[in-house]
Amino acid sequence: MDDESSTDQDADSPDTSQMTFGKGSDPTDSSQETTNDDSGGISIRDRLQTESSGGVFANKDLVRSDTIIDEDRIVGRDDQLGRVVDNLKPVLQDEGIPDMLLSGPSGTGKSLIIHAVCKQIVELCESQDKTFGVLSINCEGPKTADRAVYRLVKAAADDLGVEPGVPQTGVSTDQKLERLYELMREHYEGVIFILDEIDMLEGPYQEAEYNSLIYQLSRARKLADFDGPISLTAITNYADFMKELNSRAQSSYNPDDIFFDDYDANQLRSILKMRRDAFEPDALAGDVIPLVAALGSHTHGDARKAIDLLRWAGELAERRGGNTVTENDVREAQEKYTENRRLRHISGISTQKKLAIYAVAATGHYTKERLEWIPAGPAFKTYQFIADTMDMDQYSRETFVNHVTEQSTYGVLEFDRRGKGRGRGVHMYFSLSEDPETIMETIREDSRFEDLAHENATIGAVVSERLTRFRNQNY
Ligand SMILES: Nc1ncnc2c1ncn2[C@@H]1O[C@H](COP(=O)(O)OP(=O)(O)OP(=O)(O)O)[C@@H](O)[C@H]1O
Repeated sequence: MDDESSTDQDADSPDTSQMTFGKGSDPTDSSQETTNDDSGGISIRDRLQTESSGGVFANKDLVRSDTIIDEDRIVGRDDQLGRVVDNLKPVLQDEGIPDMLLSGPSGTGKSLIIHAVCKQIVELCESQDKTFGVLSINCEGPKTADRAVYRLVKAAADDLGVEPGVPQTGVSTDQKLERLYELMREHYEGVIFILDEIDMLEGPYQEAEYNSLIYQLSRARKLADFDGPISLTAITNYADFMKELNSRAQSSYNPDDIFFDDYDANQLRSILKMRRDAFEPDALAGDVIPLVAALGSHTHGDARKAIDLLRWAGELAERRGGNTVTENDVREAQEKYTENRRLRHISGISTQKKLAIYAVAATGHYTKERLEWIPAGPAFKTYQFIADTMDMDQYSRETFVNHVTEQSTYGVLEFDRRGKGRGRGVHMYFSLSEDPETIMETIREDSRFEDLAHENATIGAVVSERLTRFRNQNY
């Protein structure tokens, strides 16, 4: 794996070292213990040693969502696993392999499955004296196609233990691609490019950078002069990602589209049970795993969040000096975890997505009666108005809706299609999980949005007018 990509901070990652909770609100924030002198004179070293003896965890890594788990701990993804296996199996006979698109909400096993299968392919190829290259990057970091190509070069170089052979800046993207192809020709019999979070590669221009990256890499079969099998596999949270591609990218990339849906409570329970040995034998009260699974399936269906919640509950139990993780620990962890995470997540999303969420929140906020379900039509008009005011690019209504609905996977909102009343059509609505004003304030902490604080009156007027029109069914 690309070392740069592995250090990219996943916007959704609950990596506690990066969390920005208010002081005292993060149940895992041990930094306060080292600075507050309320410890009765116990040294940091003593504290560290006290924590490591006893406690509820036996192998905490198993409940860290960034731990790469063994294959035998994977449950509940038989269909997707089967399809990925079938697609990549021809590598072992030196036959061609298809491009793939793994799509679906966060934490549903997309990265886990592709990497688990690739690991086996690499090992089987090795046993046939062949080298299969898994060149994987996370697209959240690079921002441009050029940087993404460089990271692929670096991923290959690191894998092979050679120098990248091109500088990161000062040479063209074509030169970097040529170096990538050269490494492939010289060292690999087959290659899979894995572009995780492909939709994050938006770049600074109106046309998103993932278009050119996909276009360039999908032509590698023709241009690289490489005889072996190649697959371009992209991973995204968007179910409709293909629709976002421009025609050039679409015509060169025809992936097998494999969808990963949310986990239900039973699946989450099985996933968590397979990690039970993260805890000391009697450290989990009987109702803890079912409760974490139920809460998880109710709010998101995301295995990463469920695993994190279980770990957080364990950390809370240790904090209070208990030997058992209880239902209360889970509930307390859930409260603290969701309370902060949504806003933390919003502050980390791209400018366009912030703009879209701001428009929804403003539409909810500037109404006289508090709207539980905010109609997408007026919210989109508000979005257009704010984009105009800020002199920002405006995207289509479809993209706006995608940007907003995507946030449901992070618990920021729910969306639904519902009737406006008898014979008045079905419309898309959003329901925010946080107070709209708090969301707006969070977004205005980004300096690009701070001036919106002076636009309350105008935005309020636009919202009222659009909502009145919506009620009168003018759109
Ligand atoms: N079927 C499963 N069995 C066991 N663990 C799972 C399963 N699915 C997901 N997990 C765990 O949940 C976490 C998130 O999974 P993964 O990274 O594959 O999700 P993803 O769909 O790629 O999410 P994102 O879109 O946010 O990147 C990982 O720790 C992974 O080990």
